[in-house]
Amino acid sequence: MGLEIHNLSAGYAGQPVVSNLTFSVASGQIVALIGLNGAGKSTTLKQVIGVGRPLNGSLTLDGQRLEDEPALYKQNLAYIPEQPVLYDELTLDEHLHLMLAAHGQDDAEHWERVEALLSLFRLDGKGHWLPKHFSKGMQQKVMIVAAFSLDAHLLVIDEPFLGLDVLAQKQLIRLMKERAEQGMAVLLTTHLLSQAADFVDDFALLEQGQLAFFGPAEALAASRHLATNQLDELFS
Ligand SMILES: Nc1ncnc2c1ncn2[C@@H]1O[C@H](COP(=O)(O)OP(=O)(O)OP(=O)(O)O)[C@@H](O)[C@H]1O
Repeated sequence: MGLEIHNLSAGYAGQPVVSNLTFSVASGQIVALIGLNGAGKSTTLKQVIGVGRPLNGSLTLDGQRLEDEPALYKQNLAYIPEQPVLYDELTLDEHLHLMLAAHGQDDAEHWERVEALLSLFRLDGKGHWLPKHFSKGMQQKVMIVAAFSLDAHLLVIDEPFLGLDVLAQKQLIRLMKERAEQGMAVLLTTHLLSQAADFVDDFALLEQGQLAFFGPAEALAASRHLATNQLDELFS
């Protein structure tokens, strides 16, 4: 079980920018979607979270096809966008209550986890703050706390480390690994290949909208005649 992407083609105004993508992120697996700017990573993630219709192909999460059961499919996923999306007039606590309600998850049952996450990211005591009071990195942490508060089957993260301090990056990696061990499927995009090699199971490499490679760090490096510790040179 987990996420299955089958023969996916998607784009804008009817023109494909990704074509015939087929790969899976099994429950318990962490996969990094990589590629140069414009390769189609964000376009693929948008399809995975159910924004926009594919030109072709299908997406299935734990056996539920997005096109057949869009509400159920979306309820089982948590998403952390590249740019924080927060409502100006809602406090931090109100955002977290709203997120739980939107996913049909019991507020009281989850609040202990919310508080532990707030403390982990040093946001405790700030529940009454509005987004305008937060720095960019703190806004990103709010999105992380919201996503990890949910009992989701799939976690999708676009550029997880952008704007986060080193401590928060480490906490986030630890959380991703913990949740994967508990059976969550994790799909992220990143440009930080060496860092990702330390915690992802597989890389999915996009080149001009096509899947050029899928597999672990060692095989990815070897496919370009590099040692694993030279992964950052993949695109040079
Ligand atoms: N809203 C849009 N309308 C039209 N074309 C778009 C739109 N968004 C992206 N594109 C095009 O789709 C292609 C893939 O873009 P995408 O954002 O998926 O790439 P990416 O791999 O995520 O890049 P980056 O590393 O810069 O984030 C690019 O050619 C881009 O110009």
